[in-house]
Amino acid sequence: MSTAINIPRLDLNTYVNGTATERKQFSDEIGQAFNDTGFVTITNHGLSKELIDELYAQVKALFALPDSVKQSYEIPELAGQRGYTGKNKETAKGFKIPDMKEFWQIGQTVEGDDELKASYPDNLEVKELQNFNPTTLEIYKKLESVGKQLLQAIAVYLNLDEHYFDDKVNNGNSILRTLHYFPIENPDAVPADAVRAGAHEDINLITLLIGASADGLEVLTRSGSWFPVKAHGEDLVVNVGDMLQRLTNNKLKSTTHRVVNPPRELMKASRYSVPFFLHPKADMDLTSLQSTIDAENPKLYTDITAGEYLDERLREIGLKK
Ligand SMILES: O=C(O)CCC(=O)C(=O)O
Ligand SMILES: [Fe+2]
Repeated sequence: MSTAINIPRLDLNTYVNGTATERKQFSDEIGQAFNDTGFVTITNHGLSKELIDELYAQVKALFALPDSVKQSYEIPELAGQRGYTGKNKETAKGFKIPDMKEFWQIGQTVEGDDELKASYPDNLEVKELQNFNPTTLEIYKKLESVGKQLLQAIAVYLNLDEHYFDDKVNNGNSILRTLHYFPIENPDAVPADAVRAGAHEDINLITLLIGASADGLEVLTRSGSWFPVKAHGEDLVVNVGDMLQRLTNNKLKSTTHRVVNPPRELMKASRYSVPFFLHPKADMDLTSLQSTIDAENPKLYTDITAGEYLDERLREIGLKK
């Protein structure tokens, strides 16, 4: 039996252009949802349907390229953080069988800070597709800006200065991941526990997911059952990652989620999705906020920076050696 959970649908415009009362209400609602299930959906985020359609057209074209072309963009030293990662490479923490997916990642393009720019690997350009790079770059910038607005609302909920996160995420180590869950040609050959994306938590502060081309995303409820997340049309699905959970000593929840295999009759269909993992700069201190620690909520985590924590996690999922 699955227990229904409430994933509220919030209008970002009521925060960005709203009255003081509307802004406060948005903060309270996103904060409460993050405290409860760790998930919300967001409307009126400013990304047009045309841009999202173009993104998906480019993503489909990318993964339709021959394997040999895609593999030419797979650079082991980049640990999957830029360019292509081939099928069956990433394994969710604690799993033995890798996820049935391939993906392409785009990172930060820093302007005005040469030292920081030098600390990030360059993005790879898909030479075969003229519009892939400009489209994904535009999506990256727009989601980064939506993410900053959401973190402002969350900062207010946490009784921090509204701009607490601004300089920490400005030019941060965020990643746009375009994903292809490839068709399963022979369902009988799939190992019993192989899935599109094994149960996991995201590493970063918050994740903004642009729809998906098909169902499959599920969240783990507190009662231990799986609940499907449905996004309407162009809604963004936004969830808390482990860095924000750590910073808030579990006040905000990084909820376990997964992508299940489709029913047998749909196995031959691809699924595409595009999450944006909002990361701070590596030097952000993730030490839990003093305001989230008290007698009832003792300190759960050791002190660590975002950069150290990311390295630890990339090793665990097999992307970094
Ligand atoms: O494909 C999806 O809907 C979710 C992907 C996801 O959870 C991830 O890549 O971390
Ligand atoms: Fe995820």
